[in-house]
Amino acid sequence: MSGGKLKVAIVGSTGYGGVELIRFLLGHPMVEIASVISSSSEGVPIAEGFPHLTEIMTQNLDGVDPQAIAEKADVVFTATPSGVSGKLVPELLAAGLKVIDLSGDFRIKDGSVYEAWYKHEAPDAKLLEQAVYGLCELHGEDVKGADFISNPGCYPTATLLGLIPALKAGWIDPKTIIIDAKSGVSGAGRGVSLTNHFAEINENLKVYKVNKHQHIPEVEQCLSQVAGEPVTVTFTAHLTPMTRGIMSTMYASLKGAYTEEDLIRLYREYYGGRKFVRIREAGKWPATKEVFGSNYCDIGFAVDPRTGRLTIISVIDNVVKGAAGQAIQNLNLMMGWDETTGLMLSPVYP
Ligand SMILES: NC(=O)C1=CN([C@@H]2O[C@H](COP(=O)(O)OP(=O)(O)OC[C@H]3O[C@@H](n4cnc5c(N)ncnc54)[C@H](OP(=O)(O)O)[C@@H]3O)[C@@H](O)[C@H]2O)C=CC1
Ligand SMILES: CC(=O)N[C@@H](CCC(=O)OP(=O)(O)O)C(=O)O
Repeated sequence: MSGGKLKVAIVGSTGYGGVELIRFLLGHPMVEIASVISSSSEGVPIAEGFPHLTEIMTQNLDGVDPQAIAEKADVVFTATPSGVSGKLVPELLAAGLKVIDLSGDFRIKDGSVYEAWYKHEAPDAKLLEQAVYGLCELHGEDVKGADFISNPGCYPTATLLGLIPALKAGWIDPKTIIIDAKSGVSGAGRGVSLTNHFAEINENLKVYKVNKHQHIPEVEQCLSQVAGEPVTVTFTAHLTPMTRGIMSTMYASLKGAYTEEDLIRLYREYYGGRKFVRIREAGKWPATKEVFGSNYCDIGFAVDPRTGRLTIISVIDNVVKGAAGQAIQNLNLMMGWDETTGLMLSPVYP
Protein backbone atom coordinates (compact mmCIF):
# COMPACT_ATOMS: atom_id res chain seq x y z
CA MET A 1 0.00 0.00 0.00
CA SER A 2 1.18 3.53 -0.68
CA GLY A 3 -0.65 6.81 -0.14
CA GLY A 4 -3.54 4.66 1.12
CA LYS A 5 -3.93 2.91 -2.24
CA LEU A 6 -3.27 -0.75 -2.97
CA LYS A 7 -0.79 -1.28 -5.82
CA VAL A 8 -1.86 -3.85 -8.36
CA ALA A 9 -0.28 -5.30 -11.49
CA ILE A 10 -1.93 -7.01 -14.45
CA VAL A 11 -0.21 -9.77 -16.43
CA GLY A 12 -2.02 -10.29 -19.74
CA SER A 13 -3.04 -6.63 -19.79
CA THR A 14 -3.18 -6.71 -23.59
CA GLY A 15 -5.99 -9.27 -23.66
CA TYR A 16 -9.73 -8.75 -23.29
CA GLY A 17 -9.77 -9.76 -19.62
CA GLY A 18 -6.75 -7.58 -18.85
CA VAL A 19 -8.01 -4.48 -20.61
CA GLU A 20 -11.38 -4.83 -18.87
CA LEU A 21 -9.55 -5.02 -15.53
CA ILE A 22 -7.94 -1.71 -16.48
CA ARG A 23 -11.33 -0.12 -17.28
CA PHE A 24 -12.76 -0.95 -13.88
CA LEU A 25 -9.58 -0.46 -11.82
CA LEU A 26 -9.14 3.05 -13.21
CA GLY A 27 -12.36 3.94 -11.39
CA HIS A 28 -11.56 2.00 -8.20
CA PRO A 29 -11.01 4.40 -5.30
CA MET A 30 -8.71 2.10 -3.28
CA VAL A 31 -6.41 0.89 -6.07
CA GLU A 32 -3.53 2.17 -8.18
CA ILE A 33 -2.49 0.30 -11.32
CA ALA A 34 1.27 0.06 -10.71
CA SER A 35 2.20 -2.12 -13.67
CA VAL A 36 0.63 -3.41 -16.86
CA ILE A 37 2.52 -6.39 -18.21
CA SER A 38 2.98 -8.06 -21.56
CA SER A 39 5.10 -11.00 -22.64
CA SER A 40 5.30 -9.79 -26.24
CA SER A 41 5.24 -5.96 -26.19
CA GLU A 42 7.54 -4.88 -23.34
CA GLY A 43 8.37 -1.15 -23.52
CA VAL A 44 5.46 -0.28 -25.81
CA PRO A 45 2.88 2.28 -24.52
CA ILE A 46 -0.30 0.38 -23.68
CA ALA A 47 -2.36 3.04 -25.50
CA GLU A 48 -0.59 2.10 -28.74
CA GLY A 49 -2.45 -1.19 -28.97
CA PHE A 50 -5.55 0.23 -27.26
CA PRO A 51 -6.16 3.75 -28.62
CA HIS A 52 -9.30 4.04 -26.46
CA LEU A 53 -6.86 4.45 -23.55
CA THR A 54 -5.11 7.46 -25.13
CA GLU A 55 -4.34 10.06 -22.41
CA ILE A 56 -6.05 7.78 -19.89
CA MET A 57 -3.22 5.24 -19.50
CA THR A 58 0.19 6.71 -20.26
CA GLN A 59 2.19 3.73 -18.95
CA ASN A 60 4.47 1.53 -21.03
CA LEU A 61 4.04 -2.21 -20.81
CA ASP A 62 6.44 -3.99 -18.44
CA GLY A 63 7.92 -7.42 -19.08
CA VAL A 64 7.05 -10.61 -17.17
CA ASP A 65 9.50 -10.57 -14.24
CA PRO A 66 7.99 -11.81 -10.94
CA GLN A 67 10.62 -10.07 -8.74
CA ALA A 68 10.16 -6.75 -10.55
CA ILE A 69 6.37 -7.10 -10.28
CA ALA A 70 6.70 -7.75 -6.52
CA GLU A 71 8.77 -4.56 -6.16
CA LYS A 72 6.00 -2.50 -7.76
CA ALA A 73 2.80 -4.18 -6.59
CA ASP A 74 1.12 -6.01 -3.71
CA VAL A 75 -1.48 -7.91 -5.74
CA VAL A 76 -1.25 -9.26 -9.28
CA PHE A 77 -4.05 -10.31 -11.62
CA THR A 78 -3.03 -13.00 -14.09
CA ALA A 79 -5.32 -12.68 -17.13
CA THR A 80 -3.26 -15.21 -19.01
CA PRO A 81 -4.11 -18.32 -21.03
CA SER A 82 -4.56 -21.69 -19.43
CA GLY A 83 -1.15 -23.38 -19.30
CA VAL A 84 0.62 -20.01 -18.92
CA SER A 85 -0.99 -19.22 -15.54
CA GLY A 86 -0.18 -22.70 -14.25
CA LYS A 87 3.55 -22.01 -14.65
CA LEU A 88 3.62 -18.29 -13.82
CA VAL A 89 1.43 -18.17 -10.70
CA PRO A 90 3.82 -20.28 -8.54
CA GLU A 91 6.63 -17.81 -9.32
CA LEU A 92 4.42 -14.82 -8.47
CA LEU A 93 3.34 -16.39 -5.17
CA ALA A 94 6.97 -17.24 -4.37
CA ALA A 95 7.87 -13.58 -4.97
CA GLY A 96 5.43 -12.65 -2.17
CA LEU A 97 2.54 -11.39 -4.28
CA LYS A 98 -1.14 -12.05 -3.67
CA VAL A 99 -2.57 -13.52 -6.88
CA ILE A 100 -5.99 -13.49 -8.54
CA ASP A 101 -5.84 -15.82 -11.54
CA LEU A 102 -8.48 -15.57 -14.28
CA SER A 103 -7.55 -18.78 -16.11
CA GLY A 104 -8.93 -22.27 -15.63
CA ASP A 105 -5.62 -23.64 -14.30
CA PHE A 106 -6.38 -23.66 -10.56
CA ARG A 107 -10.14 -24.16 -10.51
CA ILE A 108 -10.22 -27.97 -10.58
CA LYS A 109 -9.01 -29.45 -7.30
CA ASP A 110 -8.20 -32.90 -8.71
CA GLY A 111 -5.16 -32.64 -11.01
CA SER A 112 -6.09 -35.79 -12.95
CA VAL A 113 -9.54 -34.34 -13.75
CA TYR A 114 -7.87 -31.10 -14.89
CA GLU A 115 -5.52 -33.04 -17.18
CA ALA A 116 -8.38 -35.07 -18.67
CA TRP A 117 -10.26 -31.91 -19.72
CA TYR A 118 -7.55 -29.30 -20.34
CA LYS A 119 -5.17 -31.78 -22.03
CA HIS A 120 -2.03 -30.47 -20.38
CA GLU A 121 -0.16 -31.01 -17.16
CA ALA A 122 -1.88 -29.87 -13.96
CA PRO A 123 -0.20 -27.42 -11.60
CA ASP A 124 1.28 -28.69 -8.34
CA ALA A 125 -1.31 -30.36 -6.06
CA LYS A 126 -0.39 -28.12 -3.10
CA LEU A 127 -1.20 -25.02 -5.14
CA LEU A 128 -4.48 -26.53 -6.36
CA GLU A 129 -5.32 -27.05 -2.69
CA GLN A 130 -4.23 -23.52 -1.74
CA ALA A 131 -6.26 -21.78 -4.48
CA VAL A 132 -9.60 -20.46 -3.22
CA TYR A 133 -12.29 -20.85 -5.88
CA GLY A 134 -13.82 -17.39 -5.84
CA LEU A 135 -17.46 -17.62 -6.85
CA CYS A 136 -18.12 -14.53 -4.75
CA GLU A 137 -21.76 -15.09 -3.85
CA LEU A 138 -20.98 -18.64 -2.64
CA HIS A 139 -17.41 -18.43 -1.32
CA GLY A 140 -17.19 -14.82 -0.11
CA GLU A 141 -16.17 -15.90 3.41
CA ASP A 142 -13.35 -18.15 2.10
CA VAL A 143 -12.02 -15.33 -0.07
CA LYS A 144 -11.71 -12.91 2.86
CA GLY A 145 -8.02 -12.74 3.80
CA ALA A 146 -6.95 -15.33 1.17
CA ASP A 147 -3.69 -14.82 -0.74
CA PHE A 148 -4.53 -16.76 -3.88
CA ILE A 149 -7.85 -16.74 -5.70
CA SER A 150 -8.84 -18.79 -8.70
CA ASN A 151 -11.48 -16.77 -10.50
CA PRO A 152 -14.38 -18.86 -11.88
CA GLY A 153 -14.95 -19.38 -15.59
CA CYS A 154 -17.50 -17.36 -17.54
CA TYR A 155 -19.98 -20.16 -18.32
CA PRO A 156 -19.68 -21.61 -14.78
CA THR A 157 -20.40 -18.21 -13.20
CA ALA A 158 -23.69 -17.76 -15.06
CA THR A 159 -24.62 -21.43 -14.64
CA LEU A 160 -23.72 -21.90 -10.97
CA LEU A 161 -25.41 -18.70 -9.82
CA GLY A 162 -28.51 -19.92 -11.66
CA LEU A 163 -28.57 -23.43 -10.21
CA ILE A 164 -27.16 -23.28 -6.68
CA PRO A 165 -30.16 -22.01 -4.64
CA ALA A 166 -32.62 -24.55 -6.14
CA LEU A 167 -30.10 -27.40 -5.80
CA LYS A 168 -29.14 -26.46 -2.24
CA ALA A 169 -32.82 -26.30 -1.23
CA GLY A 170 -33.37 -29.79 -2.70
CA TRP A 171 -36.05 -28.49 -5.08
CA ILE A 172 -34.52 -29.96 -8.25
CA ASP A 173 -33.38 -33.47 -9.11
CA PRO A 174 -29.57 -33.25 -9.58
CA LYS A 175 -29.68 -36.16 -12.07
CA THR A 176 -31.75 -34.16 -14.55
CA ILE A 177 -29.71 -30.99 -15.08
CA ILE A 178 -29.20 -29.82 -18.67
CA ILE A 179 -27.37 -26.58 -19.48
CA ASP A 180 -27.67 -24.86 -22.82
CA ALA A 181 -25.23 -21.94 -22.89
CA LYS A 182 -24.43 -19.24 -25.46
CA SER A 183 -21.48 -16.86 -25.49
CA GLY A 184 -20.37 -13.75 -27.33
CA VAL A 185 -17.14 -14.00 -29.30
CA SER A 186 -15.01 -12.00 -26.82
CA GLY A 187 -15.18 -15.13 -24.65
CA ALA A 188 -12.56 -16.64 -26.95
CA GLY A 189 -10.05 -13.84 -26.25
CA ARG A 190 -8.46 -11.26 -28.54
CA GLY A 191 -6.52 -13.67 -30.73
CA VAL A 192 -8.05 -14.22 -34.14
CA SER A 193 -8.89 -17.71 -35.34
CA LEU A 194 -10.95 -19.20 -38.14
CA THR A 195 -13.71 -19.96 -35.64
CA ASN A 196 -14.22 -16.40 -34.51
CA HIS A 197 -13.39 -14.09 -37.41
CA PHE A 198 -16.26 -11.90 -38.66
CA ALA A 199 -17.28 -13.79 -41.80
CA GLU A 200 -17.38 -17.07 -39.90
CA ILE A 201 -19.52 -15.91 -37.00
CA ASN A 202 -21.65 -13.07 -38.37
CA GLU A 203 -25.22 -14.30 -39.01
CA ASN A 204 -24.18 -17.68 -37.69
CA LEU A 205 -24.76 -19.79 -34.58
CA LYS A 206 -22.24 -22.49 -33.76
CA VAL A 207 -22.26 -25.30 -31.27
CA TYR A 208 -18.85 -26.41 -30.04
CA LYS A 209 -16.97 -28.80 -27.70
CA VAL A 210 -20.18 -30.83 -27.15
CA ASN A 211 -19.74 -32.93 -23.97
CA LYS A 212 -16.04 -31.95 -24.02
CA HIS A 213 -16.06 -28.36 -22.79
CA GLN A 214 -13.45 -27.66 -20.09
CA HIS A 215 -16.04 -25.89 -17.92
CA ILE A 216 -18.04 -29.11 -17.38
CA PRO A 217 -15.82 -30.43 -14.54
CA GLU A 218 -15.77 -26.97 -12.94
CA VAL A 219 -19.58 -26.83 -12.87
CA GLU A 220 -19.80 -30.42 -11.64
CA GLN A 221 -17.21 -29.88 -8.89
CA CYS A 222 -19.14 -26.96 -7.44
CA LEU A 223 -22.61 -28.50 -7.83
CA SER A 224 -21.37 -31.72 -6.18
CA GLN A 225 -20.12 -29.72 -3.19
CA VAL A 226 -23.45 -27.92 -2.90
CA ALA A 227 -25.56 -31.09 -3.34
CA GLY A 228 -23.34 -33.22 -1.07
CA GLU A 229 -23.34 -35.97 -3.72
CA PRO A 230 -21.69 -36.40 -7.15
CA VAL A 231 -23.54 -34.37 -9.79
CA THR A 232 -23.01 -34.74 -13.53
CA VAL A 233 -24.50 -32.38 -16.09
CA THR A 234 -25.16 -32.17 -19.80
CA PHE A 235 -23.62 -28.89 -20.97
CA THR A 236 -23.61 -27.49 -24.50
CA ALA A 237 -21.78 -24.31 -25.47
CA HIS A 238 -22.74 -22.11 -28.44
CA LEU A 239 -20.90 -19.24 -30.09
CA THR A 240 -23.23 -16.37 -31.04
CA PRO A 241 -22.66 -13.32 -33.27
CA MET A 242 -22.40 -10.81 -30.43
CA THR A 243 -19.34 -9.26 -28.80
CA ARG A 244 -20.13 -9.75 -25.12
CA GLY A 245 -22.63 -11.71 -23.11
CA ILE A 246 -23.50 -15.18 -21.89
CA MET A 247 -26.96 -16.66 -21.60
CA SER A 248 -27.12 -19.94 -19.73
CA THR A 249 -30.51 -21.65 -20.04
CA MET A 250 -30.84 -24.51 -17.57
CA TYR A 251 -33.42 -27.27 -17.27
CA ALA A 252 -34.12 -29.63 -14.35
CA SER A 253 -37.02 -31.67 -13.00
CA LEU A 254 -38.69 -30.19 -9.93
CA LYS A 255 -39.06 -32.37 -6.84
CA GLY A 256 -42.31 -30.73 -5.79
CA ALA A 257 -45.12 -28.49 -7.04
CA TYR A 258 -43.08 -25.29 -6.72
CA THR A 259 -44.28 -22.18 -8.51
CA GLU A 260 -42.31 -19.37 -10.11
CA GLU A 261 -43.22 -17.20 -7.12
CA ASP A 262 -41.73 -19.84 -4.78
CA LEU A 263 -38.49 -19.80 -6.79
CA ILE A 264 -38.31 -16.03 -6.83
CA ARG A 265 -38.74 -15.96 -3.05
CA LEU A 266 -36.11 -18.70 -2.57
CA TYR A 267 -33.52 -16.96 -4.77
CA ARG A 268 -34.16 -13.48 -3.35
CA GLU A 269 -33.66 -14.88 0.13
CA TYR A 270 -30.50 -16.78 -0.87
CA TYR A 271 -28.92 -13.76 -2.56
CA GLY A 272 -30.40 -11.25 -0.09
CA GLY A 273 -28.03 -8.32 0.32
CA ARG A 274 -25.79 -9.38 -2.59
CA LYS A 275 -25.94 -6.49 -5.02
CA PHE A 276 -24.79 -8.24 -8.21
CA VAL A 277 -27.48 -10.91 -8.51
CA ARG A 278 -30.86 -9.59 -9.64
CA ILE A 279 -33.88 -11.90 -9.63
CA ARG A 280 -36.57 -11.06 -12.18
CA GLU A 281 -40.32 -10.99 -11.63
CA ALA A 282 -42.39 -13.97 -12.83
CA GLY A 283 -42.63 -14.09 -16.62
CA LYS A 284 -39.81 -11.52 -17.09
CA TRP A 285 -36.73 -13.21 -18.48
CA PRO A 286 -33.38 -11.45 -18.68
CA ALA A 287 -31.50 -10.65 -21.90
CA THR A 288 -27.72 -10.27 -22.30
CA LYS A 289 -28.07 -6.59 -23.26
CA GLU A 290 -29.51 -5.90 -19.81
CA VAL A 291 -26.16 -6.72 -18.13
CA PHE A 292 -23.80 -5.55 -20.93
CA GLY A 293 -20.65 -3.93 -19.52
CA SER A 294 -21.73 -4.53 -15.91
CA ASN A 295 -21.01 -6.95 -13.07
CA TYR A 296 -24.63 -8.06 -12.76
CA CYS A 297 -25.97 -11.57 -13.12
CA ASP A 298 -29.71 -11.51 -13.86
CA ILE A 299 -31.83 -14.62 -13.34
CA GLY A 300 -35.39 -15.51 -14.38
CA PHE A 301 -37.55 -18.64 -14.16
CA ALA A 302 -40.28 -20.59 -15.90
CA VAL A 303 -42.08 -23.58 -14.37
CA ASP A 304 -43.89 -25.96 -16.71
CA PRO A 305 -46.58 -27.83 -14.70
CA ARG A 306 -47.16 -30.09 -17.74
CA THR A 307 -43.65 -31.60 -17.63
CA GLY A 308 -42.75 -30.78 -14.02
CA ARG A 309 -39.61 -29.09 -15.31
CA LEU A 310 -37.99 -25.84 -14.29
CA THR A 311 -36.23 -23.54 -16.76
CA ILE A 312 -33.71 -21.08 -15.31
CA ILE A 313 -32.30 -18.29 -17.47
CA SER A 314 -29.10 -16.61 -16.24
CA VAL A 315 -27.22 -13.85 -18.06
CA ILE A 316 -23.89 -12.15 -17.44
CA ASP A 317 -21.34 -10.12 -19.36
CA ASN A 318 -18.59 -12.72 -19.89
CA VAL A 319 -15.79 -10.15 -19.67
CA VAL A 320 -17.16 -8.52 -16.48
CA LYS A 321 -18.99 -10.86 -14.07
CA GLY A 322 -17.48 -13.77 -16.03
CA ALA A 323 -13.88 -12.47 -15.70
CA ALA A 324 -12.55 -8.99 -14.75
CA GLY A 325 -15.53 -7.78 -12.68
CA GLN A 326 -15.68 -10.90 -10.55
CA ALA A 327 -11.87 -10.77 -10.18
CA ILE A 328 -12.19 -7.24 -8.73
CA GLN A 329 -15.11 -8.37 -6.56
CA ASN A 330 -12.72 -11.04 -5.26
CA LEU A 331 -10.03 -8.40 -4.65
CA ASN A 332 -12.55 -6.36 -2.66
CA LEU A 333 -13.53 -9.38 -0.54
CA MET A 334 -9.89 -10.41 -0.11
CA MET A 335 -9.01 -6.94 1.19
CA GLY A 336 -12.07 -6.70 3.46
CA TRP A 337 -13.62 -3.87 1.40
CA ASP A 338 -17.25 -3.58 0.33
CA GLU A 339 -17.52 -6.11 -2.52
CA THR A 340 -19.13 -3.53 -4.80
CA THR A 341 -16.25 -1.00 -4.60
CA GLY A 342 -15.40 0.27 -8.08
CA LEU A 343 -17.93 -2.04 -9.70
CA MET A 344 -21.27 -0.25 -9.50
CA LEU A 345 -21.51 0.67 -13.17
CA SER A 346 -24.94 0.43 -14.80
CA PRO A 347 -25.16 -1.81 -17.86
CA VAL A 348 -24.56 -0.04 -21.21
CA TYR A 349 -27.91 0.24 -22.98
CA PRO A 350 -28.82 0.07 -25.81
N1 LIG B 1 -12.57 -13.51 -22.40
C1 LIG B 1 -13.39 -13.97 -21.48
O1 LIG B 1 -14.61 -13.72 -21.55
C2 LIG B 1 -12.89 -14.80 -20.34
C3 LIG B 1 -11.59 -15.20 -20.23
N2 LIG B 1 -11.19 -15.99 -19.16
C4 LIG B 1 -9.81 -16.45 -19.03
O2 LIG B 1 -8.99 -15.31 -18.72
C5 LIG B 1 -7.72 -15.47 -19.30
C6 LIG B 1 -7.48 -14.28 -20.25
O3 LIG B 1 -8.47 -14.31 -21.25
P1 LIG B 1 -8.58 -13.22 -22.40
O4 LIG B 1 -8.17 -11.91 -21.87
O5 LIG B 1 -9.90 -13.38 -23.01
O6 LIG B 1 -7.47 -13.77 -23.40
P2 LIG B 1 -6.67 -12.96 -24.51
O7 LIG B 1 -6.21 -13.99 -25.46
O8 LIG B 1 -7.48 -11.82 -24.99
O9 LIG B 1 -5.43 -12.40 -23.68
C7 LIG B 1 -4.48 -13.22 -23.05
C8 LIG B 1 -3.23 -12.40 -22.86
O10 LIG B 1 -2.24 -13.23 -22.23
C9 LIG B 1 -0.96 -12.75 -22.61
N3 LIG B 1 0.00 -13.85 -22.68
C10 LIG B 1 0.07 -14.84 -23.60
N4 LIG B 1 1.11 -15.66 -23.35
C11 LIG B 1 1.72 -15.17 -22.25
C12 LIG B 1 2.84 -15.57 -21.49
N5 LIG B 1 3.57 -16.66 -21.82
N6 LIG B 1 3.19 -14.84 -20.40
C13 LIG B 1 2.47 -13.75 -20.04
N7 LIG B 1 1.39 -13.32 -20.72
C14 LIG B 1 1.01 -14.02 -21.81
C15 LIG B 1 -1.14 -12.12 -24.00
O11 LIG B 1 -0.57 -10.85 -24.00
P3 LIG B 1 0.96 -10.55 -24.40
O12 LIG B 1 1.25 -11.26 -25.70
O13 LIG B 1 0.95 -9.07 -24.54
O14 LIG B 1 1.75 -11.07 -23.25
C16 LIG B 1 -2.63 -11.94 -24.18
O15 LIG B 1 -3.00 -10.61 -24.45
C17 LIG B 1 -7.74 -16.82 -20.04
O16 LIG B 1 -7.21 -17.81 -19.21
C18 LIG B 1 -9.23 -17.04 -20.29
O17 LIG B 1 -9.53 -18.36 -20.45
C19 LIG B 1 -12.05 -16.33 -18.17
C20 LIG B 1 -13.34 -15.94 -18.23
C21 LIG B 1 -13.89 -15.18 -19.32
C1 LIG C 1 -16.58 -18.17 -26.67
C2 LIG C 1 -15.44 -19.01 -26.17
O1 LIG C 1 -14.68 -19.58 -26.94
N1 LIG C 1 -15.32 -19.11 -24.86
C3 LIG C 1 -14.27 -19.86 -24.26
C4 LIG C 1 -14.22 -19.54 -22.81
C5 LIG C 1 -12.80 -19.75 -22.40
C6 LIG C 1 -12.49 -19.45 -21.03
O2 LIG C 1 -12.97 -18.55 -20.41
O3 LIG C 1 -11.58 -20.29 -20.58
P1 LIG C 1 -11.29 -20.75 -19.13
O4 LIG C 1 -12.37 -20.18 -18.27
O5 LIG C 1 -11.34 -22.21 -19.18
O6 LIG C 1 -9.98 -20.18 -18.80
C7 LIG C 1 -14.46 -21.38 -24.45
O7 LIG C 1 -15.58 -21.80 -24.62
O8 LIG C 1 -13.46 -22.11 -24.37
